[in-house]
Amino acid sequence: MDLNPSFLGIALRSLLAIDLWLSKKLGVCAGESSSWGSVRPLMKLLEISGHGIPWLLGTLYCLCRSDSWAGREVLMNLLFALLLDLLLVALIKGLVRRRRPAHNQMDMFVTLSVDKYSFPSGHATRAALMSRFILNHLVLAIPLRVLVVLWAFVLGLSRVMLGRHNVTDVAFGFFLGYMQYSIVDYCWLSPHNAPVLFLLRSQR
Ligand SMILES: CC(C)=CCC/C(C)=C/CC/C(C)=C/COP(=O)(O)O
Repeated sequence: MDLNPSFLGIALRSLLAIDLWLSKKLGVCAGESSSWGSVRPLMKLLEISGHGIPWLLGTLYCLCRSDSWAGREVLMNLLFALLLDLLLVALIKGLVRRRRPAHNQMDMFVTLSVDKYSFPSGHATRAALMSRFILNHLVLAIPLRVLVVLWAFVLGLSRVMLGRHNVTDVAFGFFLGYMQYSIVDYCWLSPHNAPVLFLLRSQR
């Protein structure tokens, strides 16, 4: 299909303008004095729930404690998923170099140098990736499954409310995280295709 480039340009610029306007409007917890400033501590708690460090440390801890082959296999793949996510997000952030919204306060718990950039949201990719991973590998009752999806959605929304991101950073983050799970699933590590990883772990 032959798209008119000027039409595409106008469409993209309009989308960007809507994105900036909507993100500013939704950034109601961007500061203590913002309209929903009192909810900011709760949003920051949510931020920690999707941060890379607790997820990495938690996975490593469980991996060290796990004494079943099946558990170890899932945890090894969870670790792979988290590292793949960090790598892809850092790569895209470094390439795109989109600045965070002007109303953002840079007071986040432990960041990497590329985290001064906002596209895509690392919390949104992790939320989509982890929730898809959990839903596919943990046997959970329906209310818990709903809670996992809700956590991912609210975490994404909180990125815009805190003023950390524009809506498109989060939307693309959700998409990327969803696709990352497909990569992890496709490359699933097992004692058959990655015996070294599993042998190393069993030498205790
Ligand atoms: C192994 C290794 C390099 C660990 C680093 C973990 C770390 C500091 C991750 C950064 C997580 C973070 C603050 C991401 C930014 O999320 P956005 O949603 O603001 O893009």
